[in-house]
Amino acid sequence: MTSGDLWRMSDECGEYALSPLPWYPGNLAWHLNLSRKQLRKNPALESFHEFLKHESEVGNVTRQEAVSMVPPLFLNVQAGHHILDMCAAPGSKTFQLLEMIHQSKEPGLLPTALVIANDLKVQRCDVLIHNTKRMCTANLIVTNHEAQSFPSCSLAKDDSEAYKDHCKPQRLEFDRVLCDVPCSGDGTLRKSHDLWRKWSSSMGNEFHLLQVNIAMRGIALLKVGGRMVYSTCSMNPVENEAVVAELLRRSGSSVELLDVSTELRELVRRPGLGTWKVS
Ligand SMILES: C[S@@+](CC[C@H](N)C(=O)[O-])C[C@H]1O[C@@H](n2cnc3c(N)ncnc32)[C@H](O)[C@@H]1O
Repeated sequence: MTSGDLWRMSDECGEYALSPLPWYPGNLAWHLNLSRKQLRKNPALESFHEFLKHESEVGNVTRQEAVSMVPPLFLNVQAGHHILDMCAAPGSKTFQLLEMIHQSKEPGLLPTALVIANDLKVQRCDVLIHNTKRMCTANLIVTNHEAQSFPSCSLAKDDSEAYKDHCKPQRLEFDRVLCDVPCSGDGTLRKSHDLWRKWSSSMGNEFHLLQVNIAMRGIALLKVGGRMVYSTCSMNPVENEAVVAELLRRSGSSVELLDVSTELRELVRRPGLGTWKVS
């Protein structure tokens, strides 16, 4: 697609049909100000639509909600990291993590990092595998466990080290944990119309304990000095601030809340709530 095509598209659809997300590093994420219907039905957009479909199939482009791209960015993934994505399906954030570990390698070398992507539901693990195989990576393991009781894993050392150490496997501790938990999803009401019928004010309460248990397991699997990001697609403080407060209460001085105000400065944000009502 040429820049001329893009300008023609912008003329058709308003000035900002396509614009970079200012907070995403390296101009790697773009906002497309067009509905699915506009993309499919407008003949002027046909070649752009074909381009998007093709690039998505081969793994060069992922179509994803902007807000869902935020949590992996705050993990600050580095080359060689061991990363656990506890509730990973359908895999949009896993894909982003894989992109990060493949970007951070030296040209010509395969990354040494590892992503373990887990989900409770086996059918959703299938979708995750389908969605991530576009990456053609050797650095992903998909597991199917309850995240709140995710097992401890061991890592075989390379041959020479294993020989010296009498083949003792090493306990795998994670540098990074993404804890994108199941939730009421009330932050997606705009697009999830079936939720309008199902939603009740107590839904958040029903998820709270599971969310705490999953995140506590994530903390237990984390290396000293590691980083965990907790996220939901809900606006309910019982599923967000109240979970984080409980994690801090239970973990005492072994866990601290990180101030990330200097990271992704362009991202518009506001402080978390300090008080909330439980219905
Ligand atoms: C918010 S979605 C995750 C979205 C995913 N991180 C992404 O970006 O594509 C929550 C996921 O948690 C899974 N799940 C629900 N209960 C779980 C549990 N106890 N342990 C692990 N996964 C669970 C669901 O199957 C669902 O796929």
